Amino acid sequence: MAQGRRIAIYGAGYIGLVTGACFASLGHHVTVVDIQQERIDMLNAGRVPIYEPGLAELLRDHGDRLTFTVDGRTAAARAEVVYVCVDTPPTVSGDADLSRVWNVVRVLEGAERLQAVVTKSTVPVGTGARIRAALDGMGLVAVGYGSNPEFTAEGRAVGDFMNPDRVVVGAADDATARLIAEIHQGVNGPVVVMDVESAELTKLAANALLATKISFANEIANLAEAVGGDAASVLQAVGMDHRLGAHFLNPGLGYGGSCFPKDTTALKTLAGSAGYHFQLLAAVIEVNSLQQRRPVIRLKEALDGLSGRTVAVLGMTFKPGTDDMREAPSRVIVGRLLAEGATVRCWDPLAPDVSGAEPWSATTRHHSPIEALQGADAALVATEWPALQQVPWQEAAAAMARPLLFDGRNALDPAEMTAAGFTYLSVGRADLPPR
Ligand SMILES: NC(=O)c1ccc[n+]([C@@H]2O[C@H](COP(=O)([O-])OP(=O)(O)OC[C@H]3O[C@@H](n4cnc5c(N)ncnc54)[C@H](O)[C@@H]3O)[C@@H](O)[C@H]2O)c1
Ligand SMILES: O=c1ccn([C@@H]2O[C@H](COP(=O)(O)OP(=O)(O)O[C@H]3O[C@H](CO)[C@@H](O)[C@H](O)[C@H]3O)[C@@H](O)[C@H]2O)c(=O)[nH]1
Repeated sequence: MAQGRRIAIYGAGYIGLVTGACFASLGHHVTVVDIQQERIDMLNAGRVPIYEPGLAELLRDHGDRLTFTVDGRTAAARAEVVYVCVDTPPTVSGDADLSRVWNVVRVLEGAERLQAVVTKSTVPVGTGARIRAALDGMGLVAVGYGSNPEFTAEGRAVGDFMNPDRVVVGAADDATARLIAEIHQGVNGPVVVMDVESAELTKLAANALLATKISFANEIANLAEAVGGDAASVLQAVGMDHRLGAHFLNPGLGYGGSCFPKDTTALKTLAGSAGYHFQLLAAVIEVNSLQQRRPVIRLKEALDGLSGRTVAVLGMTFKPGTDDMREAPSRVIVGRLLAEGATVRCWDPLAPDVSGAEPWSATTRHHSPIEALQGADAALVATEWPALQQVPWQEAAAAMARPLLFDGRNALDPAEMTAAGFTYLSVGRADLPPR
């Protein structure tokens, strides 16, 4: 086990909490800071504000090495290492909003025990250099600076953190690189050391390439719908080439979540601001945006118009295994369905209450898939929740006004659905909807 360091983590969200809990499990003494008093009160009461498998258990088991506070200044004064894990959402110009990062940097002034400031938030290339200059300006010249971007995926973040494909460490000096590597002792994965700018770019490049694979798979699927072929079989066979890899080739409704949409736009914007037109990434983003509209076009064709029709949307979160609704494709789809005049009935097992927000306020939410399907003219699978495998589909088909299902995630067995009485449409097959 690593020598226990005093680490202050800023941001008690998906990344800060997982990082804090995992560092505590490695033997470090961790203070997690957030500006939301309610969030800190919850954590101090032993409750976890987000859904992430395994997180609650880690927080409970290592509670003696974990503290939660809104007092960022005191946490900084006591810390040897500061980890910046705040959100970096997009601004209107598509850049990353770094205001929360700067709010953290400001509270570090006078932090005498500090040895290193490490950014885990996803930031544009050049941010580290600016933070370095700010630290120097505050007299923290001897404090090292590092970039340690995060690659965990939601819903499996604890496992990803403890067993990463790589830990990327960007640092200008050896001592800081060694310190960050030392903090990770016990993590089961290789440490890759590089300069700060390279680490910042690695994070954005990795997400951009993953998004590119998804958009490519979606384009092949769209082409298969037009010319014939089953994209799922095609992409499975393509992915069996070890040089390409089987992952992230599932066509569907496009990528969503708090990272891919934001980070692809941030990288494209970063390039544009440097005078470089990142054409490939621009196309990846556009394909994704169009992909979220396709199911509505296909349902409109299949139902001869959507006005006055009822559509059951099964799944709301951006992927299964998370309660995160950020940039969920379902949101665009539901917005489009409503704009076409459809009535929308929703189901999701984990999505938070969003009934006050657009477009959900104009929909109804139901406790089970079968309840959402009652009287519907069509069903649309927007998130491939495992619970959908357990739905009594024959009964569901009978409960609908018309047993038409568009499987936007290719999650269900076409033969089973057809046997249950459905007209089954999926992504990437030239199965023309009946009129
Ligand atoms: N969510 C992911 O799976 C993931 C994966 C890799 C990287 N990232 C990156 O990590 C960063 C954090 O993402 P997230 O999903 O955890 O965000 P989040 O919104 O879940 O959490 C961020 C937290 O930071 C808090 N915060 C804001 N300003 C603060 C301040 N000045 N001091 C202390 N706390 C403050 C917020 O109140 C919030 O609780 C982002 O840059 C994101 O791009 C996220
Ligand atoms: O073949 C695929 C794989 C994924 N998706 C979609 O892509 C989105 C993102 O999925 P996933 O990558 O599993 O979730 P995230 O939790 O957003 O994780 C991504 O974003 C994080 C934040 O930067 C990174 O740390 C992770 O490495 C990266 O996988 C979701 O809408 C998925 O439905 C597809 O459509 N097809």
